[in-house]
Amino acid sequence: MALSGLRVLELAGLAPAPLCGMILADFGARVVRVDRAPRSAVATDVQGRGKRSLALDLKRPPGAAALRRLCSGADVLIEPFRHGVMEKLGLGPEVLLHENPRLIYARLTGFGQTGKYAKSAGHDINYVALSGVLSKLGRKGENPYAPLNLLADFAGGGVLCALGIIIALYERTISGKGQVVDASMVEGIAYISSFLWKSQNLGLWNRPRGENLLDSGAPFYETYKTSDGKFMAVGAIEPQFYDQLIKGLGLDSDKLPSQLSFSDWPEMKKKFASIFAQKTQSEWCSIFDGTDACVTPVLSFDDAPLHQHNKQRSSFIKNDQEEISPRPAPLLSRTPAVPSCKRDPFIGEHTEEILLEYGFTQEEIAKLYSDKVIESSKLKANL
Ligand SMILES: C[C@H](CCC[C@H](C)C(=O)SCCNC(=O)CCNC(=O)[C@H](O)C(C)(C)COP(=O)(O)OP(=O)(O)OC[C@H]1O[C@@H](n2cnc3c(N)ncnc32)[C@H](O)[C@@H]1OP(=O)(O)O)[C@H]1CC[C@H]2[C@@H]3[C@H](O)C[C@@H]4C[C@H](O)CC[C@]4(C)[C@H]3C[C@H](O)[C@]12C
Repeated sequence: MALSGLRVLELAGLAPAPLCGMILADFGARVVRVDRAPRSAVATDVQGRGKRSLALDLKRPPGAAALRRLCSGADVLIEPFRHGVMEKLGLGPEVLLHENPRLIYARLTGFGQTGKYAKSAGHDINYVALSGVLSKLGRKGENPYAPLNLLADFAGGGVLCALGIIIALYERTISGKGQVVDASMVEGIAYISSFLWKSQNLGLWNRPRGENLLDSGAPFYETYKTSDGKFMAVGAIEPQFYDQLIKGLGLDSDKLPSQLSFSDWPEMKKKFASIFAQKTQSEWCSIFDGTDACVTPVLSFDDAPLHQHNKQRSSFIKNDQEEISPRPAPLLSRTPAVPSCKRDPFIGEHTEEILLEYGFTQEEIAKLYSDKVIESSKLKANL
């Protein structure tokens, strides 16, 4: 796989950093998740695919020293803590990059390493809010609405941090040097929203929230309920696609207002809603499948993996625990990701194996274990 041989240490975090680590693992990197010791009761990383777990107490000096040694043999470190935590542990970039100048030190935070909020707690919704993007999200007359934790945690966080790591790794092939990746989720989601900023003067966003082309204002970019309580998604923006939508709905375009007649949009939405409510989702799919009307079924998590198109592309995979999840994307033609089909690792499941791999002796491991700096179920058996 494309990232085979890459050694990554991911310090256990909440959601963004685990996705970043999983992306690298899916494409072949050997990702070690450094979990806390003593182990927390509940493993909260549900994105552990392809990773191994080492339980290590970083607050104990031998634990921090062990991580420094691991970082000396690693390519990438991903840390998910607020600014200053790693420095407090004696594990800041100055220390680790001095000991391993090739290290890519990725710092995935909400607000970045500097600035007024750098040391403040926060979650996805706070970051989307501070980026300006949240002000654009939500229907007319309703409060701004954050789409789950997809935008900052994952799109602007985990994914962009992985991109930053890959960019730094590519640069390292030329310079031979590592560097710090300061991945702020506020800036990540803002960057991803560049289209919204750059299209301010196109007349796409200058109306109040919920009255614009792509924010539920337009009748031809909306979801509609079907007679069986499901929904259809309509995205017929271009005139030639809009014409096919109108045809599929059984309407006569000569008797309708112009597609871009903003003032008629509310009435057109009501008209479309009344028509979509007359047939089931399956009946609408029979009408629109294979056309360019840009109309698709809104699929549940149960239905999406079973849909013919998604099955034809194997877009969803099942692991040996029968858990279904999306296949890694994008699909590379010659070196595609080969995601692990094993269950996610238990906390500390691979502690001994990893330490041996990174050059620790059995005696050193036994000492760390007896000092309660590391944890591993296997070590109990071996000692
Ligand atoms: C599933 C829920 C989360 C959904 C996603 C949510 C919407 C998000 O947006 S996640 C993104 C959050 N933001 C960031 O990641 C930005 C950067 N990080 C931060 O800003 C902060 O880390 C923080 C704000 C997220 C958390 O702050 P906190 O003070 O907790 O931590 P830090 O300041 O970063 O310091 C870390 C400290 O930990 C020490 N540490 C770290 N590793 C080790 C180690 N190996 N050994 C020893 N010590 C270690 C480090 O030294 C620091 O110590 P100090 O503070 O002393 O310096 C989930 C959201 C809430 C979860 C639930 C909750 O946590 C309660 C239960 C906990 C239980 O264990 C599991 C079940 C829970 C119900 C849990 C379940 C889910 O995980 C959540 C619902």
